[in-house]
Amino acid sequence: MDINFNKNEDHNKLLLSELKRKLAKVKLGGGEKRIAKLHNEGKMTARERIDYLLDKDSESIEIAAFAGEGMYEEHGGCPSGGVVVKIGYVSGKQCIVVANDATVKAGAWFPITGKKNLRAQEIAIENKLPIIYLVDSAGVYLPMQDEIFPDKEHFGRIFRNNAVMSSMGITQIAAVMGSCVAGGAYLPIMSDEALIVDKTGSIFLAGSYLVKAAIGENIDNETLGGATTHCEISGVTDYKAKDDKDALNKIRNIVDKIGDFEKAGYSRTAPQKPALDPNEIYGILPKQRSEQYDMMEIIKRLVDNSEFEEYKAGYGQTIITGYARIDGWAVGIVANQRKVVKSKKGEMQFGGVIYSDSADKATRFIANCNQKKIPLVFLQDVTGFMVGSKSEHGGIIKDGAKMVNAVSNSVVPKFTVVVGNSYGAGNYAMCGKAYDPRLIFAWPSAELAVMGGTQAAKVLLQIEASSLKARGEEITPEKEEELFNKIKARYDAQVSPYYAASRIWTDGIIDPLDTRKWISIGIEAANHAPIEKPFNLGVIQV
Ligand SMILES: CC(C)=CC(=O)SCCNC(=O)CCNC(=O)[C@H](O)C(C)(C)COP(=O)(O)OP(=O)(O)OC[C@H]1O[C@@H](n2cnc3c(N)ncnc32)[C@H](O)[C@@H]1OP(=O)(O)O
Repeated sequence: MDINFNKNEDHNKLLLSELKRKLAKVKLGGGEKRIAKLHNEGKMTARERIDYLLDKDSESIEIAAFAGEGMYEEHGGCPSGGVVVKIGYVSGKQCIVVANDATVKAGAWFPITGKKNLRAQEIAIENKLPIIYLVDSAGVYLPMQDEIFPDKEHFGRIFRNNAVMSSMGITQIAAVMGSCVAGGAYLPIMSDEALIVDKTGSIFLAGSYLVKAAIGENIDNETLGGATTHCEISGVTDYKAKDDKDALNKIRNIVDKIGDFEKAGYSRTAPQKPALDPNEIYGILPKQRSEQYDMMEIIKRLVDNSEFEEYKAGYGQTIITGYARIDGWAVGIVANQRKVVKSKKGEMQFGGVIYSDSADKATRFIANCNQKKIPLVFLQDVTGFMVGSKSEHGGIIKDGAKMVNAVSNSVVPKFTVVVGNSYGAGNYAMCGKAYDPRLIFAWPSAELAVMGGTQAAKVLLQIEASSLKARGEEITPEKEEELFNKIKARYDAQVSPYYAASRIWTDGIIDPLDTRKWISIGIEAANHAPIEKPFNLGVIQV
């Protein structure tokens, strides 16, 4: 056992309790008072609705629980981005559920709410998963309308996606369980089936005040756009529900009747637990991100029966590649090795750094997985590509480009776990968010940034010093220290996994022990969508 095992374990468990504390806080949404207000109106909260809808005792994962965290404090905050998203099972069918949180500014859409809704639709589209919207929203968050209204990835894209998803044959069901105002009114009606809850649900393009102001008509909101109006007069909605539970039961009944479609056909056998104890991950993962460790010890605690068939074990060793099963699903694992390795040519290579040989190996392995229809799992703990003349002259750029090419053009589903560092172009080559992982999630130990705080501060200081020198000035040691500390502090704050999760660069921060569950749920979702195009790498950078 590593002499630092206990120290590491204490540290990682502290990070875990911080995660649990933060999660408990965001789960309160707009707070106890607003929750009590909803209950007084006879409504359930967004989380209560989802819990009631999902099959009892079934597995689920929450997407982007930390969306918006710390981003809108001057507006009173936007916990979970004002919308709760979960992948789970409804009447035995895997679905994605999107529920507006009316305790957060009446469910109005902040910019991050738009990004999160689009991510939910993207997950439904990529995996051909049925999507269920539980609508309770005041529409656009008006003080920030310029950041959520008109652009390609703003509110309007949701309805465009509703239409596109419908033509793709993806089931969409919406229940209006509170307000559904203005442009937002299109979402339920562009779904296949729309339910509305009597007395609490309402849909209109303009509420009674605006109607009075615009055309002088006197009308109350219920007559204008309540459940009876839309189920019996306008024909806008398809089912009238007595209350929230009735609406959710009706959705369960509708989902229950959905037939089975063609599957992708990823290999699955009976799941087996890892033979080595996954709890030991806490003690293996070092406290400091700069410390070395053997990633193989992590892999063995994540895969079924701890069995891993390593591909090219002796070559390009700063990346580990190989086949395994996770919860029965066959996977190809691409992981950054974090210990110093010695190549067969006698060269010492730093852990967590991608060299030409490791990039080449990963490229070929990724191609193999595509050839064999095996989902890919990336375990990131990467500081970037090797720098310096030896590496540059050896063509690291073209070797890295090949790896980026293979990751980008993969047709099998990809899943990314940010275990530790996720820096620079290493983030890209190891399937960061820009490379379409079906799910990307981080452990509490993760750090994501273009480079570390110390490195960034040193680079920027050199730039500053040389620009001053060009003007005939010199940077004083005091000024240098001040500048260094300022830059480092800013970067250090931004490398936090919470900073990344709040911006949905990842789908969440999870307990390492939940990794197998996330990957298994992710592959099961991906299995709904047959692969539609051949694997084609295009021009290879030889
Ligand atoms: C998509 C397109 C093309 C267009 C649009 O969406 S335009 C937006 C149009 N929306 C509206 O006009 C709705 C305005 N809001 C309401 O009418 C009501 O808030 C309600 C009927 C939706 C809900 O009423 P409720 O009594 O349950 O809640 P409130 O106390 O009124 O609101 C709670 C809280 O949220 C703030 N709020 C509500 N709506 C918005 C909004 N659209 N933008 C910004 N802020 C909104 C409201 O001020 C209050 O804030 P405080 O808690 O800070 O007082």
